[in-house]
Amino acid sequence: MAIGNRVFLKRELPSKEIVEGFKSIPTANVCDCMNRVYALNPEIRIMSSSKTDIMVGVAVTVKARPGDNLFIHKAMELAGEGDIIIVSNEGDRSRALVGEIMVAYAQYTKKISGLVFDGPIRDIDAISKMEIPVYATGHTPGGPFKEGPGEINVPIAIGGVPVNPGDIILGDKDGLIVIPKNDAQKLLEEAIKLSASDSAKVEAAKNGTANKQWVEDTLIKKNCEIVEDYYRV
Ligand SMILES: O=C([O-])CC(=O)C(=O)O
Ligand SMILES: [Mg+2]
Repeated sequence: MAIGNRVFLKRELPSKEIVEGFKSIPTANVCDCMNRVYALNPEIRIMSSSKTDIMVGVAVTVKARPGDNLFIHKAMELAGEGDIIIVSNEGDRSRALVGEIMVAYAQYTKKISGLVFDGPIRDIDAISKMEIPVYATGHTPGGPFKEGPGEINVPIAIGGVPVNPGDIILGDKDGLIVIPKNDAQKLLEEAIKLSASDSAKVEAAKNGTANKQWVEDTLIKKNCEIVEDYYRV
């Protein structure tokens, strides 16, 4: 087997209804339903002028050779509407993985739903004005090599989180989370409930009816000492 140099053409996909269901739920709410884990490191942040408040799609994973975009080009051939290309770059920050030409191709020709890179991009002046959601760690004029090897649609790690092909990727202005596809249905039901309860808390925070008793209760439970005095040096 050509481990490290192979392309899997098939992915197990979650149902369209489940994927679409996440479209109106903030990443923070969904993340809370996963015990507050599965959020990518905030170093990976939005670079374009995405018009969609919430980006949602299904992962086409790329394990790139650091600083090399041959397999990203190939992933763009395989991906289309509803897909998000998500790329592990083994932490390399020296070379841009894509630029204006590739991002324009992804947006206009392939209608890909989003691009996520564990590394920098370039041609930021143009990409910062484009509508396709593009998440990356920064930008540099340094260009990518096009040699491989690499892998497509294998498990990857990005921003401290594992991603399998077909997992749901959710992004908004806060950042990105990964929703494991086999947990997606149950999670969607929980996230809808949590989102409604969060909205009620925001309302209470605004109209003066917030109940903060839990703070006192937790401090007592944690044996916190409350001192009726100044801090003296
Ligand atoms: O040269 C490259 O591979 C990336 C690039 O700048 C572009 O897509 O515009
Ligand atoms: Mg360019």
